[in-house]
Amino acid sequence: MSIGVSIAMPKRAICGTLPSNKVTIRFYPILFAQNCLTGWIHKPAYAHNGLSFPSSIKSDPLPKPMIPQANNQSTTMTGTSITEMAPAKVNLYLRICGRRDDGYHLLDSAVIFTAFGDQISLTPAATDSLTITGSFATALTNIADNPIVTRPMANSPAAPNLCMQALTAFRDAGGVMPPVAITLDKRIPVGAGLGGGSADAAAMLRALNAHADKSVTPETLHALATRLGADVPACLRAHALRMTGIGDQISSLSASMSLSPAPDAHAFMVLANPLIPLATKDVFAHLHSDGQGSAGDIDTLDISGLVGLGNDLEATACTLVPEIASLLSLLRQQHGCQIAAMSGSGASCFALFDSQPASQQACVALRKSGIWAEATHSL
Ligand SMILES: C[C@](O)(CO)[C@H](O)COP(=O)(O)OP(=O)(O)OC[C@H]1O[C@@H](n2ccc(N)nc2=O)[C@H](O)[C@@H]1O
Ligand SMILES: Nc1ncnc2c1ncn2[C@@H]1O[C@H](COP(=O)(O)OP(=O)(O)OP(=O)(O)O)[C@@H](O)[C@H]1O
Repeated sequence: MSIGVSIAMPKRAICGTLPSNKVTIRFYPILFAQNCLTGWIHKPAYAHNGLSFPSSIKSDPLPKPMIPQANNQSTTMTGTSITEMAPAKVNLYLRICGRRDDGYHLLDSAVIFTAFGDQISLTPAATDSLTITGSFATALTNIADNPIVTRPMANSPAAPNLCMQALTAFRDAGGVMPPVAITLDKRIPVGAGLGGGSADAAAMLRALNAHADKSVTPETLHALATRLGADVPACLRAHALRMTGIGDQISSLSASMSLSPAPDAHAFMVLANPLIPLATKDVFAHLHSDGQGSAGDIDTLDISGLVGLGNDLEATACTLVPEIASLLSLLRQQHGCQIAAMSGSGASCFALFDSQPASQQACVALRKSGIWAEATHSL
């Protein structure tokens, strides 16, 4: 198989302005002859809007799109494209509970997802391709030459993007999807503890299973997600969850738990990152404590209480990237900040705010200090 790669990168902006790049990767030849362009177009159009994606007969109760949008669905369709949000993940707390024989660590963590995230869109095409746009496109393609990445990632960017891995895995598991042009709008910093890659893989799986010629069962989809990454099953659901096991055992957070300041309200927060990538693998490899173990019964805790349970990866991450400790202290100084902590394996941190204006002001202040920041809210 030959692989064609075409890359177009406008000159990068430096200092405070993130680079806006567009990278296209095409895969030749068509691997799935039965799914040729003609086959795609002559399938019945999608009922709602004439979309030329194939309509599939879905007998399984598939996971529903999770991300509310204007039409209250995660998947939106514009012309012939399907668009799916890939929300960023925030670990409110993260406890290490042990280690498996294969080296993976057992966790106990509560995660929420934010309105801020990446976006993928799928368009029928003659061949599979991946185009990456957005602030962090370069971080996924040319790490050595990237001004926003100052330390090399342990995980080589030569590995296929998780969007393509998800597409391949979906087809390998029996899902039938004709060739597709994928556009990934990469807004979540890479290697940042916000589950960006996992969110993209999960968004792909959701979109593929909702629109494929032949979908897979929810069980198969969950198994695929687990194989793509420890965080992918949680990202597949993209709502407030407690994760145990290596992250693959997930349950909804108790309905009695007050995750929002008021019914139907969102928790306002700021996500911040010093733009120093920190590979998850490296943090686990350098872990210098056994962790606090399970958080036990968390049903009576509100969102701040959950954050107060702590992140067992934080001390190690701060040793590897001391800028995390400075960032946490800066977040805590912001007006209206209730509590701040590190997400996942870092280096991203987050802070909860008592109002949306306070979160927006803090975001502006952090950006003025040259820190990547986003004011957002929980889904
Ligand atoms: C730490 C979390 O961010 C919490 O949400 C996630 O569990 C990480 O999930 P992820 O990025 O999908 O992680 P993976 O890509 O599966 O794992 C990267 C590496 O981190 C280590 N790893 C990851 C998850 C886990 N439960 N134990 C581990 O020891 C392993 O060395 C693994 O090779
Ligand atoms: N679509 C993608 N988005 C981000 N990273 C990707 C993607 N595809 C592959 N990767 C690779 O995955 C690695 C981890 O990226 P990611 O941004 O998911 O880390 P993370 O935010 O630390 O994840 P987590 O919070 O789950 O630990 C990087 O080395 C990156 O090169």
